[in-house]
Amino acid sequence: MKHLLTIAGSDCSGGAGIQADLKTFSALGTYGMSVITAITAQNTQGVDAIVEIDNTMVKAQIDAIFKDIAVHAVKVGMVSNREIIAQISKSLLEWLPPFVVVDPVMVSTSGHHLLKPEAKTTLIEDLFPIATIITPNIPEAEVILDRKIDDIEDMEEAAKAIYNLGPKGVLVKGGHLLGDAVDVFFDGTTITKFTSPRIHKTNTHGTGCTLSSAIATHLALEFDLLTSIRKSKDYVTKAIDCGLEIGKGDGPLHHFHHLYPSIDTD
Ligand SMILES: Nc1ncnc2c1ncn2[C@@H]1O[C@H](COP(=O)(O)OP(=O)(O)OP(=O)(O)O)[C@@H](O)[C@H]1O
Ligand SMILES: Cc1ncc(COP(=O)(O)O)c(N)n1
Repeated sequence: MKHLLTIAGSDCSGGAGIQADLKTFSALGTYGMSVITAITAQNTQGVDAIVEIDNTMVKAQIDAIFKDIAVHAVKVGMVSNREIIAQISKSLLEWLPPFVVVDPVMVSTSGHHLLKPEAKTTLIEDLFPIATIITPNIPEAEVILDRKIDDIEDMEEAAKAIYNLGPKGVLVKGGHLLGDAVDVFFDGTTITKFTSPRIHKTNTHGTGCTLSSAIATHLALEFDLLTSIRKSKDYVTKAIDCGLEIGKGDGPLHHFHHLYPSIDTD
Protein backbone atom coordinates (compact mmCIF):
# COMPACT_ATOMS: atom_id res chain seq x y z
CA MET A 1 0.00 0.00 0.00
CA LYS A 2 1.34 3.45 -0.94
CA HIS A 3 0.82 6.43 1.38
CA LEU A 4 0.06 9.80 -0.21
CA LEU A 5 0.13 13.23 1.42
CA THR A 6 -1.59 16.39 0.23
CA ILE A 7 -0.55 19.76 1.64
CA ALA A 8 -3.35 22.08 0.53
CA GLY A 9 -6.46 24.05 1.41
CA SER A 10 -9.84 22.64 2.44
CA ASP A 11 -12.82 23.11 0.11
CA CYS A 12 -15.88 22.51 2.30
CA SER A 13 -18.04 21.77 -0.78
CA GLY A 14 -15.80 18.82 -1.63
CA GLY A 15 -14.92 19.69 -5.24
CA ALA A 16 -11.33 20.98 -5.04
CA GLY A 17 -8.39 21.16 -2.60
CA ILE A 18 -7.78 18.58 0.12
CA GLN A 19 -11.12 16.89 -0.53
CA ALA A 20 -10.47 16.33 -4.27
CA ASP A 21 -6.98 15.07 -3.44
CA LEU A 22 -8.12 12.55 -0.84
CA LYS A 23 -10.86 11.27 -3.17
CA THR A 24 -8.26 10.81 -5.92
CA PHE A 25 -5.86 8.95 -3.61
CA SER A 26 -8.68 6.61 -2.55
CA ALA A 27 -10.08 6.03 -6.03
CA LEU A 28 -6.58 5.01 -7.16
CA GLY A 29 -6.26 2.54 -4.31
CA THR A 30 -3.81 4.36 -2.03
CA TYR A 31 -3.89 5.67 1.56
CA GLY A 32 -4.40 9.44 1.76
CA MET A 33 -3.24 11.92 4.41
CA SER A 34 -3.62 15.71 4.59
CA VAL A 35 -1.88 18.78 5.97
CA ILE A 36 -4.34 21.69 5.87
CA THR A 37 -2.86 25.10 5.00
CA ALA A 38 -6.13 27.06 4.85
CA ILE A 39 -9.83 26.57 5.40
CA THR A 40 -11.98 28.00 2.64
CA ALA A 41 -15.72 28.56 2.72
CA GLN A 42 -16.58 27.90 -0.92
CA ASN A 43 -19.02 26.09 -3.16
CA THR A 44 -19.55 25.53 -6.89
CA GLN A 45 -20.25 29.25 -7.33
CA GLY A 46 -17.33 30.88 -5.55
CA VAL A 47 -15.21 31.45 -2.45
CA ASP A 48 -16.92 33.29 0.46
CA ALA A 49 -14.12 33.32 3.06
CA ILE A 50 -10.59 32.04 3.79
CA VAL A 51 -8.80 31.43 7.09
CA GLU A 52 -5.08 30.69 6.77
CA ILE A 53 -3.60 28.18 9.19
CA ASP A 54 -0.64 29.39 11.27
CA ASN A 55 2.66 28.13 9.85
CA THR A 56 3.63 26.55 13.20
CA MET A 57 0.49 24.40 12.89
CA VAL A 58 1.41 23.52 9.31
CA LYS A 59 4.82 22.38 10.59
CA ALA A 60 3.21 20.41 13.43
CA GLN A 61 0.93 18.55 10.99
CA ILE A 62 3.83 17.70 8.64
CA ASP A 63 6.03 16.52 11.52
CA ALA A 64 3.22 14.43 13.05
CA ILE A 65 2.86 12.52 9.79
CA PHE A 66 6.49 12.07 8.79
CA LYS A 67 7.78 11.02 12.20
CA ASP A 68 5.24 8.17 12.26
CA ILE A 69 4.27 7.10 8.72
CA ALA A 70 6.24 6.54 5.48
CA VAL A 71 5.21 9.07 2.81
CA HIS A 72 5.66 7.81 -0.77
CA ALA A 73 4.73 11.08 -2.51
CA VAL A 74 3.53 14.58 -1.66
CA LYS A 75 1.21 16.88 -3.59
CA VAL A 76 1.31 20.60 -2.68
CA GLY A 77 -1.70 22.75 -3.61
CA MET A 78 -3.04 26.01 -2.09
CA VAL A 79 -0.28 27.49 0.11
CA SER A 80 -1.70 30.97 0.87
CA ASN A 81 1.23 33.07 2.12
CA ARG A 82 5.00 33.46 2.39
CA GLU A 83 5.33 32.04 5.91
CA ILE A 84 3.44 28.85 5.04
CA ILE A 85 5.44 28.36 1.82
CA ALA A 86 8.78 28.84 3.58
CA GLN A 87 7.72 26.36 6.27
CA ILE A 88 6.60 23.71 3.75
CA SER A 89 9.87 24.05 1.86
CA LYS A 90 11.92 23.75 5.08
CA SER A 91 9.93 20.74 6.28
CA LEU A 92 10.11 18.90 2.94
CA LEU A 93 13.87 19.52 2.76
CA GLU A 94 14.11 18.00 6.24
CA TRP A 95 11.90 14.93 5.61
CA LEU A 96 12.82 14.41 1.93
CA PRO A 97 9.81 12.56 0.46
CA PRO A 98 10.74 10.78 -2.82
CA PHE A 99 8.35 12.82 -5.03
CA VAL A 100 6.91 16.33 -4.68
CA VAL A 101 4.20 17.47 -7.13
CA VAL A 102 3.56 21.22 -6.87
CA ASP A 103 0.30 22.64 -8.22
CA PRO A 104 0.95 26.41 -8.03
CA VAL A 105 -2.65 27.33 -7.14
CA MET A 106 -3.08 31.10 -7.36
CA VAL A 107 -6.62 32.16 -8.26
CA SER A 108 -9.78 29.99 -8.11
CA THR A 109 -11.86 29.41 -11.25
CA SER A 110 -14.30 31.88 -9.69
CA GLY A 111 -11.59 34.58 -9.51
CA HIS A 112 -10.71 34.52 -5.77
CA HIS A 113 -7.03 34.92 -4.72
CA LEU A 114 -5.94 31.66 -3.04
CA LEU A 115 -2.28 32.80 -2.94
CA LYS A 116 -1.40 36.27 -1.66
CA PRO A 117 0.05 38.06 -4.74
CA GLU A 118 3.22 39.06 -2.81
CA ALA A 119 3.90 35.35 -2.09
CA LYS A 120 4.53 34.52 -5.77
CA THR A 121 8.32 35.02 -5.48
CA THR A 122 8.54 32.79 -2.39
CA LEU A 123 6.53 30.10 -4.19
CA ILE A 124 8.96 30.20 -7.13
CA GLU A 125 12.15 30.41 -5.04
CA ASP A 126 11.26 27.98 -2.24
CA LEU A 127 9.04 25.33 -3.83
CA PHE A 128 9.93 25.09 -7.53
CA PRO A 129 13.51 23.82 -6.93
CA ILE A 130 12.29 20.91 -4.76
CA ALA A 131 9.50 19.88 -7.15
CA THR A 132 9.59 16.66 -9.18
CA ILE A 133 7.01 18.35 -11.40
CA ILE A 134 4.98 21.55 -11.26
CA THR A 135 1.58 21.83 -12.95
CA PRO A 136 0.57 25.46 -13.68
CA ASN A 137 -2.57 26.20 -15.68
CA ILE A 138 -2.30 28.91 -18.34
CA PRO A 139 -3.26 31.89 -16.11
CA GLU A 140 -0.75 30.67 -13.48
CA ALA A 141 2.01 30.24 -16.08
CA GLU A 142 1.24 33.78 -17.28
CA VAL A 143 1.63 35.17 -13.75
CA ILE A 144 4.83 33.16 -13.11
CA LEU A 145 6.44 34.45 -16.33
CA ASP A 146 4.65 37.80 -16.60
CA ARG A 147 3.73 37.16 -20.26
CA LYS A 148 0.68 36.19 -22.32
CA ILE A 149 0.07 32.59 -23.43
CA ASP A 150 -2.33 32.36 -26.37
CA ASP A 151 -1.65 29.02 -28.06
CA ILE A 152 0.21 25.71 -27.84
CA GLU A 153 3.46 27.20 -29.14
CA ASP A 154 3.34 29.76 -26.30
CA MET A 155 2.67 26.88 -23.86
CA GLU A 156 5.81 25.10 -25.09
CA GLU A 157 7.91 28.25 -24.61
CA ALA A 158 6.37 28.76 -21.17
CA ALA A 159 7.13 25.17 -20.10
CA LYS A 160 10.78 25.69 -21.10
CA ALA A 161 11.03 29.05 -19.32
CA ILE A 162 9.43 27.71 -16.10
CA TYR A 163 11.78 24.71 -16.21
CA ASN A 164 14.65 27.19 -15.80
CA LEU A 165 13.18 28.16 -12.40
CA GLY A 166 14.27 24.81 -10.94
CA PRO A 167 11.67 22.01 -11.10
CA LYS A 168 12.64 18.66 -12.69
CA GLY A 169 9.56 18.83 -14.95
CA VAL A 170 6.85 21.31 -15.96
CA LEU A 171 3.34 20.49 -17.17
CA VAL A 172 1.50 23.54 -18.53
CA LYS A 173 -2.21 22.59 -18.52
CA GLY A 174 -4.39 23.66 -21.41
CA GLY A 175 -7.84 23.50 -19.82
CA HIS A 176 -8.24 27.25 -20.30
CA LEU A 177 -7.69 27.27 -24.10
CA LEU A 178 -10.36 26.39 -26.69
CA GLY A 179 -10.36 23.17 -28.72
CA ASP A 180 -8.84 19.89 -27.51
CA ALA A 181 -7.55 19.88 -23.90
CA VAL A 182 -3.78 19.80 -24.57
CA ASP A 183 -1.24 19.75 -21.73
CA VAL A 184 2.42 20.45 -22.57
CA PHE A 185 5.26 18.80 -20.62
CA PHE A 186 8.96 19.70 -20.62
CA ASP A 187 11.61 17.68 -18.75
CA GLY A 188 14.68 19.69 -19.70
CA THR A 189 15.23 17.95 -23.03
CA THR A 190 11.95 16.98 -24.69
CA ILE A 191 8.49 18.51 -25.11
CA THR A 192 5.65 15.96 -24.84
CA LYS A 193 1.99 16.83 -25.48
CA PHE A 194 -0.93 15.08 -23.80
CA THR A 195 -4.17 15.58 -25.70
CA SER A 196 -7.75 14.68 -24.90
CA PRO A 197 -11.00 15.80 -26.51
CA ARG A 198 -12.59 18.78 -24.74
CA ILE A 199 -15.61 17.69 -22.75
CA HIS A 200 -18.37 20.28 -22.94
CA LYS A 201 -19.57 20.12 -19.37
CA THR A 202 -19.53 22.68 -16.57
CA ASN A 203 -18.29 20.34 -13.86
CA THR A 204 -14.60 21.29 -14.04
CA HIS A 205 -14.22 22.50 -10.43
CA GLY A 206 -11.12 20.78 -9.06
CA THR A 207 -9.65 19.41 -12.31
CA GLY A 208 -6.20 20.85 -11.53
CA CYS A 209 -6.22 19.51 -7.95
CA THR A 210 -7.28 16.10 -9.21
CA LEU A 211 -4.65 15.95 -11.97
CA SER A 212 -1.77 16.86 -9.63
CA SER A 213 -2.82 14.42 -6.90
CA ALA A 214 -3.24 11.67 -9.51
CA ILE A 215 0.29 12.38 -10.82
CA ALA A 216 1.65 12.13 -7.24
CA THR A 217 -0.21 8.84 -6.80
CA HIS A 218 1.14 7.29 -10.00
CA LEU A 219 4.69 8.40 -9.14
CA ALA A 220 4.31 6.75 -5.71
CA LEU A 221 3.10 3.63 -7.52
CA GLU A 222 6.47 3.68 -9.33
CA PHE A 223 5.31 4.67 -12.80
CA ASP A 224 7.75 6.95 -14.64
CA LEU A 225 6.89 10.64 -15.05
CA LEU A 226 5.46 10.43 -18.60
CA THR A 227 3.33 7.37 -17.77
CA SER A 228 2.15 9.03 -14.55
CA ILE A 229 1.00 12.12 -16.48
CA ARG A 230 -0.72 10.02 -19.18
CA LYS A 231 -2.59 7.88 -16.66
CA SER A 232 -3.53 10.94 -14.59
CA LYS A 233 -4.88 12.84 -17.57
CA ASP A 234 -6.94 9.78 -18.45
CA TYR A 235 -8.27 9.74 -14.86
CA VAL A 236 -9.23 13.45 -14.98
CA THR A 237 -10.89 13.08 -18.37
CA LYS A 238 -13.07 10.23 -17.12
CA ALA A 239 -13.83 12.04 -13.87
CA ILE A 240 -14.98 15.15 -15.79
CA ASP A 241 -16.99 12.99 -18.18
CA CYS A 242 -18.95 11.34 -15.38
CA GLY A 243 -19.02 14.51 -13.24
CA LEU A 244 -21.85 15.27 -10.91
CA GLU A 245 -24.63 17.79 -11.32
CA ILE A 246 -24.15 19.19 -7.84
CA GLY A 247 -24.64 22.85 -6.95
CA LYS A 248 -25.68 25.83 -9.06
CA GLY A 249 -22.24 26.67 -10.52
CA ASP A 250 -19.11 24.85 -11.71
CA GLY A 251 -19.82 21.31 -10.47
CA PRO A 252 -17.29 18.76 -9.15
CA LEU A 253 -15.68 15.72 -10.76
CA HIS A 254 -16.80 12.23 -9.86
CA HIS A 255 -14.07 10.06 -8.33
CA PHE A 256 -15.68 6.73 -8.99
CA HIS A 257 -13.13 4.01 -8.40
CA HIS A 258 -14.88 1.32 -10.46
CA LEU A 259 -14.12 3.34 -13.60
CA TYR A 260 -10.38 3.02 -13.25
CA PRO A 261 -8.27 -0.01 -14.01
CA SER A 262 -7.32 -1.75 -10.79
CA ILE A 263 -3.77 -1.13 -9.64
CA ASP A 264 -1.71 -3.62 -7.72
CA THR A 265 -0.69 -1.47 -4.76
CA ASP A 266 1.09 -4.05 -2.62
N1 LIG B 1 -13.37 20.70 -20.55
C1 LIG B 1 -12.35 19.86 -20.44
N2 LIG B 1 -12.35 18.69 -21.14
C2 LIG B 1 -11.31 17.82 -21.03
N3 LIG B 1 -10.24 18.04 -20.26
C3 LIG B 1 -10.17 19.19 -19.55
C4 LIG B 1 -11.23 20.15 -19.59
N4 LIG B 1 -10.89 21.19 -18.76
C5 LIG B 1 -9.71 20.88 -18.23
N5 LIG B 1 -9.25 19.69 -18.70
C6 LIG B 1 -8.03 19.00 -18.31
O1 LIG B 1 -8.03 18.98 -16.89
C7 LIG B 1 -6.72 19.16 -16.39
C8 LIG B 1 -6.66 20.43 -15.55
O2 LIG B 1 -6.50 21.52 -16.42
P1 LIG B 1 -6.89 23.01 -16.14
O3 LIG B 1 -6.16 23.84 -17.13
O4 LIG B 1 -8.38 23.13 -16.08
O5 LIG B 1 -6.28 23.18 -14.68
P2 LIG B 1 -6.73 24.14 -13.54
O6 LIG B 1 -7.23 25.43 -14.10
O7 LIG B 1 -5.59 24.19 -12.58
O8 LIG B 1 -7.91 23.36 -12.88
P3 LIG B 1 -8.90 23.96 -11.78
O9 LIG B 1 -10.21 24.09 -12.49
O10 LIG B 1 -8.94 22.93 -10.71
O11 LIG B 1 -8.31 25.26 -11.31
C9 LIG B 1 -5.81 19.21 -17.62
O12 LIG B 1 -5.36 17.91 -17.91
C10 LIG B 1 -6.74 19.72 -18.72
O13 LIG B 1 -6.30 19.36 -20.00
C1 LIG C 1 -8.86 24.86 -1.46
C2 LIG C 1 -8.79 25.04 -2.93
N1 LIG C 1 -7.70 24.65 -3.61
C3 LIG C 1 -7.63 24.80 -4.95
C4 LIG C 1 -8.67 25.37 -5.65
C5 LIG C 1 -8.57 25.57 -7.14
O1 LIG C 1 -9.56 24.89 -7.84
P1 LIG C 1 -10.53 25.64 -8.89
O2 LIG C 1 -9.66 26.46 -9.79
O3 LIG C 1 -11.23 24.52 -9.60
O4 LIG C 1 -11.47 26.54 -8.11
C6 LIG C 1 -9.80 25.78 -4.91
N2 LIG C 1 -10.87 26.34 -5.50
N3 LIG C 1 -9.84 25.61 -3.57
